[in-house]
Amino acid sequence: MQYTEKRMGGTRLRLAHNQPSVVGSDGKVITVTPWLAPIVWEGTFDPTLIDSIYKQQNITIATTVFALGKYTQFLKDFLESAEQNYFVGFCVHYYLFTDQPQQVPKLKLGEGHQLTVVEVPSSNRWQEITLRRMERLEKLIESRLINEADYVFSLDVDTKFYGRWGTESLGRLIGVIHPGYYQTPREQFPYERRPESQAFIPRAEGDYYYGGAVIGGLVKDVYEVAKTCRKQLDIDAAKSIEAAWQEESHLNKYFLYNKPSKVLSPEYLWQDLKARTNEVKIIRFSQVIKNYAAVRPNP
Ligand SMILES: CC(=O)N[C@H]1[C@@H](OP(=O)(O)OP(=O)(O)OC[C@H]2O[C@@H](n3ccc(=O)[nH]c3=O)[C@H](O)[C@@H]2O)O[C@H](CO)[C@H](O)[C@@H]1O
Ligand SMILES: [Mn+2]
Repeated sequence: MQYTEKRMGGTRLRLAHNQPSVVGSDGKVITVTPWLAPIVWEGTFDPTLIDSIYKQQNITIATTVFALGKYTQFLKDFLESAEQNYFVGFCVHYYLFTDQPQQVPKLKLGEGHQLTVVEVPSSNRWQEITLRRMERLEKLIESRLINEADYVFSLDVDTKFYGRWGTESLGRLIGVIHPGYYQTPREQFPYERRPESQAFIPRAEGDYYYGGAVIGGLVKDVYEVAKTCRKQLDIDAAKSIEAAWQEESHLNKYFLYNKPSKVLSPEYLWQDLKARTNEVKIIRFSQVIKNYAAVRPNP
């Protein structure tokens, strides 16, 4: 089926494709995207084998985490649970952005793991904090990660690890399927729907709804994500438009045209308040329950 779409004065012919499923009608999980990227679920990989491949490569995985304002309270559980589950046995370098370095818990990290605190100014709008992560990630990659790491993940801090998150998650460009929308028709995805925004996605388009809590991949590929989203956020800001879900909306737009080379299933981004479903055999990383009014600087 074809449809035409008017854009920038010209007519662009696009082939419409069906929305890809995440769980089949038989209840079994789908393990490959229609563009042939793996979707990582428990049972699709052998952890021992996949670790042995990356062991030979002596890789470093940079991990950026932001904890500003009251979100420093999440650091202890985040870091402690990461040390139990996140790339155990591999070189991990956390870059922790905070406005309160004195609130960073002192932890003994596992072998090969290190943590650098980066002090940043406070902000009184949570939306500003989350969307500015793109710019800070872009700058960090330019100034340091280009020389210091092979892969990078950007992760939300209001989270906990409950299971292995390891080398199976590595690849050129990585996105995670948001746990709230993997069985939702795409026209109901909370994409940005105003054409004035750079994050705009029409109702008939979209593959998955990706969570903004996880972005990963090779340093140079994540650099392109961060730089592009930062530029798009700047264009919107100049027009006083803020996308529905800030940088998450821009990330979804980026992934629509630059498909991830590997997709992490909702095992890699669950929500503590969401009951486990049949298809999810293990919860690896999950958003903790938070009282929004109590932890955010503004409504
Ligand atoms: C599960 C998921 O995909 N979450 C996304 C979602 O809501 P969330 O409700 O998960 O957003 P959130 O409040 O956790 O903010 C995202 C992150 O910004 C940081 N932060 C935020 C507020 C603050 O006062 N201090 C602070 O440090 C912190 O690292 C936090 O984890 O939408 C946001 C965009 O608006 C982000 O894309 C989140 O990644
Ligand atoms: Mn969060």
